[in-house]
Amino acid sequence: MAEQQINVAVLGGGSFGTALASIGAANGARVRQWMRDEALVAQINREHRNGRYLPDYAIHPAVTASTSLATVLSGADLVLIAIPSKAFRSVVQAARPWLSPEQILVSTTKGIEAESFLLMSQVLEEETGFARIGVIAGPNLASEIADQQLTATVVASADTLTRTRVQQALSCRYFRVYASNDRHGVELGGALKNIYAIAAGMAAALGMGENTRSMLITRALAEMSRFAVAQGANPMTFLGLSGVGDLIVTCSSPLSRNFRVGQALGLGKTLDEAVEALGQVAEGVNTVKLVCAKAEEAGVYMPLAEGLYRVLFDGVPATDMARMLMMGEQSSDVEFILPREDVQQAHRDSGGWHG
Ligand SMILES: NC(=O)c1ccc[n+]([C@@H]2O[C@H](COP(=O)([O-])OP(=O)(O)OC[C@H]3O[C@@H](n4cnc5c(N)ncnc54)[C@H](O)[C@@H]3O)[C@@H](O)[C@H]2O)c1
Ligand SMILES: O=P(O)(O)OC[C@H](O)CO
Repeated sequence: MAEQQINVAVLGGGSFGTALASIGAANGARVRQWMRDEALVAQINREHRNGRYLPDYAIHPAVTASTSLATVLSGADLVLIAIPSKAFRSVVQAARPWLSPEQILVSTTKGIEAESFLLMSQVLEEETGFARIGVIAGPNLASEIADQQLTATVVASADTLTRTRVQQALSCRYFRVYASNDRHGVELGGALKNIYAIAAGMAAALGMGENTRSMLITRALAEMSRFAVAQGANPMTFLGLSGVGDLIVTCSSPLSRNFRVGQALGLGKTLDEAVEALGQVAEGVNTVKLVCAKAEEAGVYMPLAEGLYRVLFDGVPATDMARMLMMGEQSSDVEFILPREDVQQAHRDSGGWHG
């Protein structure tokens, strides 16, 4: 059977949206990218360059940009939505007249909606009612993808065609797309890891070592999985690229915006100063607020997220918080094997011991 040219629409002119648009075009798709900024549209169409978000990246010349949702979405088979969570619903609502159930809609956004605690694919579902909905998540620093560093991501959807089409549209020699049918788990992993990336950036700026970073990443994984189970997700998904994979990269690299916000805080900036200096969205700042409120409501133990919340919003010094966390309750390493409650019970049963 002859292959048909696929039409891809990318909503969002940020660095990840731009890198994915370019990969799609290099793979032979007709790609149109929507953004609000007319000057950026003109630059992409004229110079094949996104001077605001990826200034040194040569965008594939077959990508055309536009400020018109009608132009970008008409005839699109696959729609990738790369818009910060705060604006995601409003952009989907604006796009809705040009969306149809045959299209595949995929969110790349790693955030949670404040008012509803919905993930972005759930917002897509609510706004459209369509079946072909998916997410992309994984250890995917956009600037490294732009450098053609070997990278892997995950497309997650309950719909087989959605997974297959995204793999066909985006896989290339430096970008490998794995499939998952646990959309909720994959998306939750992408949103939650931003919290711990801020904490890791802060720890790095405070001169904490590699042992500390490993402890933070591993305990973050335990905490994310605990929260995910309470939310009905499959904790096994957190062992994959969108869980441990994304957690490692975002907690290790100053290329991550969330890590950079943490670094700035560790260097003594206020939260407002850190966010302003970044000049882009670090989703973790809002996510930590939302997740702490949800964890309290659901009775989920999340000491790292709560500790970060107190540093960000209650003015607790990061070093004091680190000390408090180190002296927290005795706990279990892998609580799916030895439950946390069993460790606590054993301590109660044994009484105090001052050796
Ligand atoms: N940048 C990365 O390395 C990376 C990698 C993987 C996933 N992601 C995720 O993908 C999503 C998109 O990331 P990105 O880096 O491409 O872009 P971004 O998150 O930096 O968002 C920038 C884009 O969103 C647009 N935007 C912001 N507010 C808007 C509004 N109210 N209405 C319309 N457009 C608005 C901006 O104009 C710009 O085009 C993010 O949620 C991020 O978590 C990012
Ligand atoms: O720059 P960040 O912190 O939004 O992270 C980018 C990606 O999520 C990394 O996978």
